[in-house]
Amino acid sequence: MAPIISVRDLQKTYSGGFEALKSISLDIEEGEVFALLGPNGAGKTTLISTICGLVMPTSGSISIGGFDTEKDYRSARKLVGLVPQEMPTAPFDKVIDTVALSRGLFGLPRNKAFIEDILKDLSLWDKRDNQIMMLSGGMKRRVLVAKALAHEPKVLFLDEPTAGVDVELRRDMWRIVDTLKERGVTIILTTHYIEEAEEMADRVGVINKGEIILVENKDVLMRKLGRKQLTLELAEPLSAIPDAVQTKGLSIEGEGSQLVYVYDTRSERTGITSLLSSLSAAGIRFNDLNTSQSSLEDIFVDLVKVKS
Ligand SMILES: Nc1ncnc2c1ncn2[C@@H]1O[C@H](COP(=O)(O)OP(=O)(O)OP(=O)(O)O)[C@@H](O)[C@H]1O
Repeated sequence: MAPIISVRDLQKTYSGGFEALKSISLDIEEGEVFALLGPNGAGKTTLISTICGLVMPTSGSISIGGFDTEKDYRSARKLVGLVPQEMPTAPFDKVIDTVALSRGLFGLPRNKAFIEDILKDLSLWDKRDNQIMMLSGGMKRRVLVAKALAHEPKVLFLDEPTAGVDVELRRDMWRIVDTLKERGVTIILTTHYIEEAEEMADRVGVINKGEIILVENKDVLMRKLGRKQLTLELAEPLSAIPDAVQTKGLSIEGEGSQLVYVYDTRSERTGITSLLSSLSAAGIRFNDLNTSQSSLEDIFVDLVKVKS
C-alpha cells in the first residue's frame, strides 16, 4: 500500500539562515503510530509544521494521501489534524463553539452528534459552555485535541501531547491514541518522553540536528540495539575485579557489593557461562542475580550521543 505521507528531500532554512531540516525523506504508513524523537531544537516541530503546511519548505516535496501539499494544498490539509503545543484560540470562545468552528473551517457540514461525541470522549462535555480562558491547562490541551479531530482527519499530528500534563491526562491521551488507532487514524507524535514512544509507537524515528538518523520498527529497534545487563549481588564485597575474572563489560557497582555484566543480546555467545565458571573458580559467591533489558531511553541517549 502507498504510504499515507511521503516526504522527499525536505529542507528548511529559516530566514536568519539556520538550516533546521537537512534533506529529510520519510514515509508514514496508513494506520501506524509513529513517534518522532529528538533532543530540544532537533527540528521536530519544524518537520511536522512543514508537513501540515504551517511552515513553508525551502525545497523538497510532501504528499498526503496522494495529494501534493503545494499543488493540492486544500485536499492534503483536509486529511490532517494537528494538535499544537500551545493554544492559538480566542480566549473568550466557548469550548463547543471553538470545536464546531474547527470543523466548519474545513467546509464540512455541521454535525452536532459528532461534536458531542468528541467532547464526551475527551471529558469536555461538562465544560462545553465554558470560555477557553476559564479552563485549566490540562483542559485546554483536551480542547486542542477536540479541535484537531473535529474535521475527522485521517492523520493526526500530536506535538508533545503530554508535556507538562498530569498523570491522569497523560493516560487519557494514551487511551485516545489507542482508540483513534483502532479506528484506523494514522498518528504521528513528537515526544521527549521516551516512555511514551515505548508505550504507544509502532515505529520510531529519531531526528537530530535536522537529520533523521534512524527509522525503525520499535520492537526491532529494541531487540537490535538493546543490551542486557546481568547483576550479581555478591555474598562478600569486592574492592577490585580479580584478574582471573576480568572480562569486557564487567564492572563493580554498589560500592563493591555487585558485579554488573553488560552483554549484547545479538551475539551467539553472551559470555555468561564462562563468567560464571571463572567466578566459581575464583571462589566469588553471590546471593542473587537478575537481568534487565535496556530501555528505549538508553538506546535513544546512546544514539544521539554518538551522532553529536
Ligand atoms: N521561526 C524560526 N526562525 C528561526 N529559527 C527557528 C524558527 N523556528 C525554529 N527555529 C530553530 O530551528 C531549530 C529547530 O526547532 P524546532 O522547534 O523544530 O525543534 P524541536 O525539535 O521541535 O525542539 P523542542 O523539542 O525544543 O520543541 C531550533 O534551533 C530553533 O531555534
